[in-house]
Amino acid sequence: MTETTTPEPTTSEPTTLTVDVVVLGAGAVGENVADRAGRTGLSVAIVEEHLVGGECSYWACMPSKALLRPGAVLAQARAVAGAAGAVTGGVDVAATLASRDAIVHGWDDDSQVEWLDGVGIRLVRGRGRLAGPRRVAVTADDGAPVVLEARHAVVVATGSTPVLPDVPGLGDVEAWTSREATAVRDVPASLAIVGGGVVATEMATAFADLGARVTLLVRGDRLLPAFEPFAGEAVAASLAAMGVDVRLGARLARAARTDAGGAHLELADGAALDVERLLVATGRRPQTGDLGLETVGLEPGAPLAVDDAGCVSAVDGGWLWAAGDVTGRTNTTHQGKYDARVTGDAVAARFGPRAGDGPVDADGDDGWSPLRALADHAAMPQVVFTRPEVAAVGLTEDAARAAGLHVRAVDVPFSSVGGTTVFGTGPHDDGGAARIVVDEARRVIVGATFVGPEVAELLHAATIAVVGQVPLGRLWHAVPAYPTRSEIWLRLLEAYGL
Ligand SMILES: Cc1cc2nc3c(=O)[nH]c(=O)nc-3n(C[C@H](O)[C@H](O)[C@H](O)COP(=O)(O)OP(=O)(O)OC[C@H]3O[C@@H](n4cnc5c(N)ncnc54)[C@H](O)[C@@H]3O)c2cc1C
Ligand SMILES: NC(=O)c1ccc[n+]([C@@H]2O[C@H](COP(=O)([O-])OP(=O)(O)OC[C@H]3O[C@@H](n4cnc5c(N)ncnc54)[C@H](O)[C@@H]3O)[C@@H](O)[C@H]2O)c1
Repeated sequence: MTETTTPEPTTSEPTTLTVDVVVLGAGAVGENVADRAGRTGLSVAIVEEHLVGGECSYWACMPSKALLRPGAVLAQARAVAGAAGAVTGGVDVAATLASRDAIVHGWDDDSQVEWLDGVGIRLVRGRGRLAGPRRVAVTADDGAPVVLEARHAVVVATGSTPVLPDVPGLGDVEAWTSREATAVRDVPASLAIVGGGVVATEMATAFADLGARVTLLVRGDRLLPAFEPFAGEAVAASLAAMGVDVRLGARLARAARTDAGGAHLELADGAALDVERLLVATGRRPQTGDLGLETVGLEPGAPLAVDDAGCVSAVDGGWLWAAGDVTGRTNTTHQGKYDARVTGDAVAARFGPRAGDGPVDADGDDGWSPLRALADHAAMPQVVFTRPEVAAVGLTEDAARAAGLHVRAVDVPFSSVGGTTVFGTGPHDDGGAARIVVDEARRVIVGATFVGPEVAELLHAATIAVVGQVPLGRLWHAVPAYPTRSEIWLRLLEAYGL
C-alpha cells in the first residue's frame, strides 16, 4: 500500500511513481473516487491538468448558481406583500460578479489542494494519458515527464467538453461556451444563446438578470426537452415575461464577425440578428479524445462504458475504471459523486487491505448493493435553477411508457396548497405545478417533477420515495406540515385517488 518513486538518472527520462491507484482528473468525481479508495489504506495519486475541483467548482455549478441567486431572491421578495415594496432596484451586477468570484475562490484551487494533502492523496499536476495497461504518462506542468504505474487500478474521471455545432463562421465570432459565460467580467449588452437545454435556460435567466438583451435560439419545439413538457413551457413563459426573446424552431445557419467585434447571425428561416456575444450551449461529450485509450484497445472519443461498479469491462484484467461525465452515464455533479463513491469503494473492496473478506459485488439485503450505482438507472435527480426552478427525479411519463411501464401521471398545481399563499406568488408566477408518475403495477412513484419558485428543496423527498419504492398507501401516512408547500404531496395523493 506504499508509494514508491524511482528518479531516473537524466532529466529527459521520466520519473516513475508507483502507487496502488491512479485517478485521472481531479474534478468533483475524481476527488471522491480518490478519497473513498484512499481512506481504506490504498496509496492514491491523482492527475490534474487545470484546477483541482474541476468544472463544477470553477466554471459550472458554483459560478452559474452564484449568477442566478440574486435574481431569484429579488423575484421571491417581489412576490411577498410587505417585502415587495422594499425591492427598489434590480440585480447589483458588480456585487453579483464579486460574489461569483468569491464562490470560485478567484479560480484558485489552494483549498482543494490542501484537502488532498490532508487526506494523503498525491497530486501530480499535468496532462495525463494512458500508456498501456496500468500506466499513465503525465506531461507535468514544468514539462518534466512522469510515469505513474498503478499496482491495481486506473480510474478515469476526465469529465466532458462542450460540443460545438458545425455552423459556418462560428469560429470567427469567438463564440462563448459555458466557461466564458460563467466567468463573465463584462456583461454584454446583447447575447444570443444557441440551445434549449439546461445551460441555455439557466444562462438566459442569469444574463437577463444581469441586464443583457437575450435571444434564445432553440432548434426544437420546446425548452428543456429531457424534462416533462410543462417544465419547458413554464420556463419559456417566464423567460418571455423577463424580456428574453425565445425563438423555437430557430436554426443558426451562419455566423460572421461584425466590424464592432460582435456576431452577425443568420437563421435558416432567413431572419438575421446582430449581437455583442454568442453563447453556444448545445450539449457536452465525454472527454476521451486524447487519453491514450487506443493503447488499451479502446476507441478514443467514445464514452467510457462502465458496469454498475464503474469497471470498464471491455478491458481485460479489471484494472480500468471510470466515473462521472466521462462515462456518458451521468451528467450532474451529485450523480457523478455518487458513482465516485461506489467506484472508490468497489476498487477498495477489490484491491484494498480488506480484499478477500467478502464478495465484492454482493447485493445488500434488499438488492441495493453499496458497490453498484443502481440509482443511475432509476432515480437520478436534477434541478434546473431557472425561474421557475425545475426539479425532477426518475422517469418522465413519456420515458416510463417508452420503458414499457404501465404508468399514470398525476398533476396538481401549487395553487391548491395553503403554503403557497404564504410563500407568495408574483404577477407572472402562479406558484407552479407538480407531477408524479405512478407505476400502476406496483403502485409506486417512478418519477416526479416540481416546477415553481424554490422547488429545489422539495426534490429530495421525491428521490427518497422513488429509491425507497414506497407504496402510495404507505406514503399516505407521511403527513406534510401545514402551511408548507410540501402539502403538494397530499394533493398529489388525493388526486391519485387516495
Ligand atoms: C454551466 C454548467 C452548469 C452546471 N451546473 C450544475 C449544477 O448546478 N449541478 C450539477 O449537479 N451539475 C451541474 N453541471 C454538471 C457538472 O458540472 C458536471 O456533471 C461535473 O462537473 C462532472 O464532474 P467530473 O468530475 O466528471 O468532470 P469535471 O468536473 O469536468 O472534471 C474533470 C477534470 O479532469 C481534468 N482532466 C481532463 N482530462 C485530463 C487529462 N488528460 N489529464 C489531467 N486532467 C484531465 C479536467 O481538467 C477536470 O478538472 C453543470 C455543467 C455546466 C457546464
Ligand atoms: N443545474 C444542472 O444540473 C445543470 C446545469 C447546467 C448544465 N448541466 C449539465 O451540463 C450538460 C450540458 O448542458 P447543455 O445545456 O449544454 O446540454 P443539454 O443536453 O441539456 O441541452 C442541449 C441543447 O442543445 C440543443 N442542440 C443540440 N445540438 C444542437 C445543434 N447542433 N444546434 C442547435 N441546438 C442543438 C438540444 O436540442 C438541447 O436543447 C448537461 O448534461 C446538463 O445536465 C446541469
